[in-house]
Amino acid sequence: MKNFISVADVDNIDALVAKALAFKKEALKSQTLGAGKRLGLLFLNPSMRTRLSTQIAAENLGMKVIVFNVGQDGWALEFEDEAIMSGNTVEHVKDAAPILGKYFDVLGIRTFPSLQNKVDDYSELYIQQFMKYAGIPVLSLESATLHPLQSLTDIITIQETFREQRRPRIVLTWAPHVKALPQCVANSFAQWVNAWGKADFVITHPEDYELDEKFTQGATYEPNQDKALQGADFVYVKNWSTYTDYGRIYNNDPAWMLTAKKLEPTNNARVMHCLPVRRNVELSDAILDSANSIVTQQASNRVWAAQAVISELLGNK
Ligand SMILES: NCCC[C@H](NC(=O)CCC(=O)O)C(=O)O
Ligand SMILES: NC(=O)OP(=O)(O)O
Repeated sequence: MKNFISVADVDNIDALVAKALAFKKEALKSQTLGAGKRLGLLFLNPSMRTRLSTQIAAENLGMKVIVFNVGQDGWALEFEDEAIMSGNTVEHVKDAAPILGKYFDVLGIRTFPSLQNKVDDYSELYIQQFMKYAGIPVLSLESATLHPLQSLTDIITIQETFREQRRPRIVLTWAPHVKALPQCVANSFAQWVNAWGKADFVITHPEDYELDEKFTQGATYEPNQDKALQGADFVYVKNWSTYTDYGRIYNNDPAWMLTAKKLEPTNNARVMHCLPVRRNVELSDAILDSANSIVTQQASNRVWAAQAVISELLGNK
C-alpha cells in the first residue's frame, strides 16, 4: 500500500480486516516492524480518537511518533499552486511537505472541509498536495471528503459483531445536529460498505441531503426513516450538511433523532456512531447507554484498524 486515503488504496478489504483482528488478539506481534521508523501526525483540526489510536497503533509496531498540531502551533500553510502569498498564509505546502518527508517515514494528516466551496473540498487539495510533495506514504486521519480509518474500523466492528450466516441489513441514517458538518464520515462509510459488498445497505435521510453518488452507488435509498429501520441489524447514525447546495442545514427535524422507540422494528440493531456524538440531539441517552450501542467497541477498534494500515504502509515504502 503506497498511501491510505480511500478504499481504492486497499487491494483486499477482507485481508485488511483479518490483519486488524489478528492485531486485536496479539497487539505486539509485529513490535519490531517499525523499529527505527518515525510517524508524523499532523492535525489541522481537533481529534481525540484518531490521534490517540493512531499513536498507540504505531507504538505497537515499534515506531516513534510525533504529533504536530499544525493548525494551532504551526505556520499557516498555503495549498494553492502559484499563490501570491501576500495574505495570511506563511509557508507553502511545497516547501513544508518535503521537509516533513525527510523527518518522517510515514505522514498522517487530518484536515476538514471548508464547507464553503464544494469543488475545492471535493478535489481534496490539502491531502493531494501533501502526497505530491512529501515523497513518503501519506495516511489520511480524515480528509475533506473521506475518513477511511473510521470506515475500516466500522467494517471490522460489523464483521466481529455479526455472527449469522446471512447478509446483515445495515442502515445509515441522517440525524439532526446543531452545526453544519462534513459529509466525509457518511461518504466514506458508504464507499466502504459498497466496496465490501457483504451487506444489504440502505441509506435514509430527509429530502435535500443526498450524498455524492460516487460514494453511495450500490446502496438503496429509502426516504422514510421508519421503513428503512425495519429489520436493521446495524444502524449507523450520522449528521451531514447538504451536498448539492453545499454545506447547508435545511431540514433539521428533531424527529430524525434515533430513539429507543425507533429501534423497535429493527432486528435488535446494534447502533454505531463515529463519535463525538451530541447526546439527545443525534441519539438519545437511552440508546447510547443501552446494550444496543457498540460505539465504545467501535472506537476501541480504531487502534487495530490503524495498526493494520500502518503495517501495510511500512511494508511497501
Ligand atoms: N472525526 C469524526 C467526526 C468529525 C466531525 N464532527 C464534528 O465536527 C463535531 C463537532 C460538534 O459536535 O460540534 C464530523 O461529524 O464529520
Ligand atoms: N471518530 C473520530 O475520528 O474521532 P476524533 O475526531 O476524536 O478523532
